[in-house]
Amino acid sequence: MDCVLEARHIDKHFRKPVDFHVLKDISFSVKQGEFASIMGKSGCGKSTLLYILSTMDTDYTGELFINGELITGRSHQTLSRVRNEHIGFVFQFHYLLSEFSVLENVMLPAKKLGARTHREIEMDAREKLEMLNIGYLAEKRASRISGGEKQRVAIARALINNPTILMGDEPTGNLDSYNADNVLQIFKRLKEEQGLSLLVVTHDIDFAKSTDRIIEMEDGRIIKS
Ligand SMILES: Nc1ncnc2c1ncn2[C@@H]1O[C@H](COP(=O)(O)OP(=O)(O)OP(=O)(O)O)[C@@H](O)[C@H]1O
Repeated sequence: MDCVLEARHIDKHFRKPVDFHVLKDISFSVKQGEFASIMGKSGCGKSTLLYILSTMDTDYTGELFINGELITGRSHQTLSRVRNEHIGFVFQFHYLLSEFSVLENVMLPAKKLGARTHREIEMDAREKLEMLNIGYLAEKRASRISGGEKQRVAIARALINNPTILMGDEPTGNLDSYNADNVLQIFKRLKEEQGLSLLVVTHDIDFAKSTDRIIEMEDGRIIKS
Protein backbone atom coordinates (compact mmCIF):
# COMPACT_ATOMS: atom_id res chain seq x y z
CA MET A 1 0.00 0.00 0.00
CA ASP A 2 1.48 3.30 -1.07
CA CYS A 3 -0.80 6.11 0.14
CA VAL A 4 -2.75 5.58 3.34
CA LEU A 5 -4.59 8.85 2.90
CA GLU A 6 -5.27 10.94 -0.15
CA ALA A 7 -7.24 14.19 -0.34
CA ARG A 8 -8.25 15.37 -3.81
CA HIS A 9 -9.56 18.90 -4.28
CA ILE A 10 -11.24 19.10 -0.89
CA ASP A 11 -13.35 22.25 -0.69
CA LYS A 12 -15.69 23.39 2.04
CA HIS A 13 -17.93 26.35 2.85
CA PHE A 14 -19.55 27.18 6.14
CA ARG A 15 -22.93 28.61 5.13
CA LYS A 16 -23.99 30.17 8.43
CA PRO A 17 -24.12 32.86 9.64
CA VAL A 18 -22.62 34.03 6.33
CA ASP A 19 -20.94 32.12 3.51
CA PHE A 20 -17.32 31.41 4.45
CA HIS A 21 -14.98 29.50 2.12
CA VAL A 22 -12.96 27.67 4.77
CA LEU A 23 -11.10 25.05 2.67
CA LYS A 24 -9.96 25.78 -0.87
CA ASP A 25 -8.95 22.98 -3.22
CA ILE A 26 -6.88 20.96 -0.75
CA SER A 27 -4.93 18.10 -2.35
CA PHE A 28 -2.19 16.05 -0.70
CA SER A 29 -1.43 12.53 0.41
CA VAL A 30 0.22 10.72 3.28
CA LYS A 31 2.34 7.68 2.49
CA GLN A 32 2.63 4.49 4.48
CA GLY A 33 5.04 5.10 7.36
CA GLU A 34 5.15 8.86 6.87
CA PHE A 35 4.94 11.30 9.80
CA ALA A 36 3.48 14.57 8.53
CA SER A 37 2.50 17.70 10.43
CA ILE A 38 0.07 20.47 9.50
CA MET A 39 0.89 24.02 10.55
CA GLY A 40 -0.73 27.39 9.98
CA LYS A 41 -2.11 30.41 11.75
CA SER A 42 -5.12 30.14 14.00
CA GLY A 43 -8.30 30.03 11.92
CA CYS A 44 -6.66 28.88 8.65
CA GLY A 45 -8.77 25.70 8.61
CA LYS A 46 -6.54 22.98 10.13
CA SER A 47 -9.11 21.45 12.48
CA THR A 48 -11.83 21.69 9.85
CA LEU A 49 -9.59 19.76 7.45
CA LEU A 50 -8.68 17.12 10.02
CA TYR A 51 -12.35 16.62 10.83
CA ILE A 52 -12.98 15.81 7.15
CA LEU A 53 -9.91 13.59 6.83
CA SER A 54 -10.96 11.58 9.88
CA THR A 55 -14.37 10.98 8.18
CA MET A 56 -16.29 12.80 10.92
CA ASP A 57 -17.42 15.65 8.65
CA THR A 58 -19.03 14.68 5.34
CA ASP A 59 -20.13 18.16 4.23
CA TYR A 60 -17.47 18.99 1.59
CA THR A 61 -16.73 18.56 -2.10
CA GLY A 62 -13.73 16.71 -3.53
CA GLU A 63 -12.62 13.18 -2.78
CA LEU A 64 -11.08 11.44 0.17
CA PHE A 65 -9.37 8.03 -0.05
CA ILE A 66 -8.26 6.04 2.98
CA ASN A 67 -6.13 2.98 2.36
CA GLY A 68 -7.06 3.24 -1.31
CA GLU A 69 -10.80 3.15 -0.58
CA LEU A 70 -12.99 6.05 -1.73
CA ILE A 71 -14.61 7.43 1.42
CA THR A 72 -16.56 10.36 0.02
CA GLY A 73 -20.28 9.75 -0.35
CA ARG A 74 -20.29 6.46 1.57
CA SER A 75 -22.92 5.49 4.15
CA HIS A 76 -22.56 6.38 7.84
CA GLN A 77 -22.14 2.68 8.55
CA THR A 78 -19.18 2.43 6.17
CA LEU A 79 -17.61 5.59 7.57
CA SER A 80 -17.93 4.25 11.07
CA ARG A 81 -16.23 0.98 10.02
CA VAL A 82 -13.39 2.80 8.26
CA ARG A 83 -12.91 5.07 11.27
CA ASN A 84 -12.82 2.18 13.71
CA GLU A 85 -10.56 -0.01 11.59
CA HIS A 86 -8.14 2.48 10.10
CA ILE A 87 -8.02 5.72 12.07
CA GLY A 88 -6.70 6.45 15.54
CA PHE A 89 -7.31 9.94 16.88
CA VAL A 90 -5.57 11.90 19.63
CA PHE A 91 -6.99 15.27 20.66
CA GLN A 92 -5.62 18.15 22.67
CA PHE A 93 -7.81 17.05 25.54
CA HIS A 94 -7.74 13.34 26.29
CA TYR A 95 -11.52 12.70 26.71
CA LEU A 96 -10.91 9.71 28.95
CA LEU A 97 -13.88 8.43 30.95
CA SER A 98 -12.83 9.50 34.41
CA GLU A 99 -14.86 6.90 36.33
CA PHE A 100 -13.32 4.00 34.40
CA SER A 101 -9.91 2.45 34.86
CA VAL A 102 -7.06 3.18 32.46
CA LEU A 103 -7.34 -0.38 31.12
CA GLU A 104 -11.09 -0.06 30.50
CA ASN A 105 -10.58 3.23 28.69
CA VAL A 106 -8.00 1.70 26.35
CA MET A 107 -10.17 -1.37 25.69
CA LEU A 108 -13.33 0.58 24.85
CA PRO A 109 -12.85 1.22 21.08
CA ALA A 110 -11.97 -2.46 20.50
CA LYS A 111 -15.05 -3.61 22.42
CA LYS A 112 -17.12 -1.27 20.25
CA LEU A 113 -15.66 -2.85 17.11
CA GLY A 114 -16.54 -6.29 18.48
CA ALA A 115 -14.02 -8.26 16.42
CA ARG A 116 -12.11 -9.82 19.33
CA THR A 117 -12.88 -11.48 22.65
CA HIS A 118 -12.65 -9.56 25.93
CA ARG A 119 -9.52 -11.51 26.86
CA GLU A 120 -7.77 -10.80 23.55
CA ILE A 121 -8.58 -7.12 23.83
CA GLU A 122 -7.38 -6.97 27.44
CA MET A 123 -4.04 -8.59 26.56
CA ASP A 124 -3.57 -6.21 23.66
CA ALA A 125 -4.49 -3.18 25.81
CA ARG A 126 -1.95 -4.22 28.46
CA GLU A 127 0.69 -4.63 25.73
CA LYS A 128 -0.06 -1.15 24.37
CA LEU A 129 0.24 0.34 27.85
CA GLU A 130 3.55 -1.49 28.38
CA MET A 131 4.84 -0.21 25.04
CA LEU A 132 4.13 3.35 26.21
CA ASN A 133 5.80 2.62 29.59
CA ILE A 134 2.58 3.02 31.56
CA GLY A 135 1.67 -0.62 32.18
CA TYR A 136 1.71 0.12 35.91
CA LEU A 137 -1.29 2.45 35.47
CA ALA A 138 -3.67 -0.20 34.11
CA GLU A 139 -5.86 -0.59 37.20
CA LYS A 140 -5.88 3.08 38.20
CA ARG A 141 -8.93 5.27 37.75
CA ALA A 142 -8.42 7.64 34.80
CA SER A 143 -9.24 10.62 37.05
CA ARG A 144 -6.31 9.77 39.33
CA ILE A 145 -3.41 10.12 36.89
CA SER A 146 -1.39 13.12 35.67
CA GLY A 147 -1.99 15.11 32.47
CA GLY A 148 1.02 13.61 30.69
CA GLU A 149 -0.05 10.11 31.72
CA LYS A 150 -3.59 10.78 30.50
CA GLN A 151 -2.30 11.74 27.07
CA ARG A 152 -0.24 8.54 26.87
CA VAL A 153 -3.36 6.55 27.81
CA ALA A 154 -5.23 8.41 25.05
CA ILE A 155 -2.51 7.32 22.61
CA ALA A 156 -2.82 3.69 23.76
CA ARG A 157 -6.59 3.96 23.25
CA ALA A 158 -6.07 5.41 19.75
CA LEU A 159 -3.83 2.42 18.92
CA ILE A 160 -6.04 -0.37 20.26
CA ASN A 161 -7.62 -1.22 16.89
CA ASN A 162 -4.20 -1.16 15.19
CA PRO A 163 -5.02 1.78 12.91
CA THR A 164 -3.36 2.47 9.59
CA ILE A 165 -3.02 6.16 10.40
CA LEU A 166 -2.89 8.09 13.64
CA MET A 167 -4.28 11.62 13.47
CA GLY A 168 -3.73 14.26 16.12
CA ASP A 169 -5.25 17.69 16.65
CA GLU A 170 -2.79 19.58 18.87
CA PRO A 171 -1.97 16.40 20.84
CA THR A 172 0.78 18.23 22.77
CA GLY A 173 -1.07 21.55 23.07
CA ASN A 174 -2.06 20.96 26.65
CA LEU A 175 1.23 19.49 27.88
CA ASP A 176 4.40 20.95 29.40
CA SER A 177 7.58 20.67 27.34
CA TYR A 178 8.73 17.44 29.03
CA ASN A 179 5.48 15.62 28.34
CA ALA A 180 5.16 17.15 24.86
CA ASP A 181 8.58 15.76 23.96
CA ASN A 182 7.57 12.41 25.41
CA VAL A 183 4.55 12.28 23.06
CA LEU A 184 6.74 13.29 20.10
CA GLN A 185 9.21 10.48 20.89
CA ILE A 186 6.33 7.98 21.14
CA PHE A 187 5.02 9.07 17.73
CA LYS A 188 8.49 8.74 16.18
CA ARG A 189 8.89 5.27 17.66
CA LEU A 190 5.49 4.18 16.32
CA LYS A 191 6.56 5.30 12.87
CA GLU A 192 9.99 3.71 13.02
CA GLU A 193 9.15 0.46 14.77
CA GLN A 194 5.67 -0.20 13.42
CA GLY A 195 5.57 1.72 10.16
CA LEU A 196 2.58 3.70 11.40
CA SER A 197 1.54 6.77 9.39
CA LEU A 198 0.86 9.94 11.37
CA LEU A 199 -0.79 13.24 10.52
CA VAL A 200 -0.65 15.82 13.29
CA VAL A 201 -1.91 19.40 13.49
CA THR A 202 0.42 21.43 15.69
CA HIS A 203 1.36 24.98 16.61
CA ASP A 204 4.69 23.79 17.97
CA ILE A 205 7.42 24.50 15.42
CA ASP A 206 9.97 22.28 17.19
CA PHE A 207 7.49 19.40 17.10
CA ALA A 208 6.76 20.04 13.41
CA LYS A 209 10.46 20.20 12.53
CA SER A 210 10.89 16.70 13.97
CA THR A 211 8.34 15.27 11.53
CA ASP A 212 9.11 14.06 7.99
CA ARG A 213 7.12 16.81 6.31
CA ILE A 214 5.42 20.06 7.24
CA ILE A 215 2.21 20.86 5.37
CA GLU A 216 1.71 24.60 5.64
CA MET A 217 -1.75 26.12 5.44
CA GLU A 218 -2.81 29.70 4.97
CA ASP A 219 -6.34 31.01 4.60
CA GLY A 220 -7.85 27.61 3.71
CA ARG A 221 -5.15 26.59 1.22
CA ILE A 222 -2.03 24.48 1.35
CA ILE A 223 0.81 26.85 0.51
CA LYS A 224 3.66 24.37 1.04
CA SER A 225 3.83 20.63 1.54
N1 LIG B 1 -19.27 25.76 12.41
C1 LIG B 1 -18.66 26.85 11.91
N2 LIG B 1 -19.38 27.81 11.26
C2 LIG B 1 -18.77 28.90 10.75
N3 LIG B 1 -17.43 29.11 10.79
C3 LIG B 1 -16.67 28.20 11.41
C4 LIG B 1 -17.24 27.03 12.01
N4 LIG B 1 -16.23 26.30 12.55
C5 LIG B 1 -15.09 27.00 12.31
N5 LIG B 1 -15.35 28.13 11.64
C6 LIG B 1 -14.37 29.11 11.16
O1 LIG B 1 -13.56 28.47 10.19
C7 LIG B 1 -12.21 28.90 10.30
C8 LIG B 1 -11.29 27.72 10.43
O2 LIG B 1 -11.50 27.11 11.70
P1 LIG B 1 -10.55 25.92 12.21
O3 LIG B 1 -11.01 25.55 13.58
O4 LIG B 1 -10.50 24.86 11.19
O5 LIG B 1 -9.16 26.68 12.27
P2 LIG B 1 -7.75 26.19 12.85
O6 LIG B 1 -6.75 26.47 11.81
O7 LIG B 1 -7.87 24.79 13.33
O8 LIG B 1 -7.59 27.18 14.07
P3 LIG B 1 -6.85 26.97 15.51
O9 LIG B 1 -5.39 26.85 15.19
O10 LIG B 1 -7.17 28.23 16.23
O11 LIG B 1 -7.44 25.75 16.13
C9 LIG B 1 -12.16 29.87 11.47
O12 LIG B 1 -12.21 31.19 10.96
C10 LIG B 1 -13.42 29.55 12.25
O13 LIG B 1 -13.90 30.71 12.92
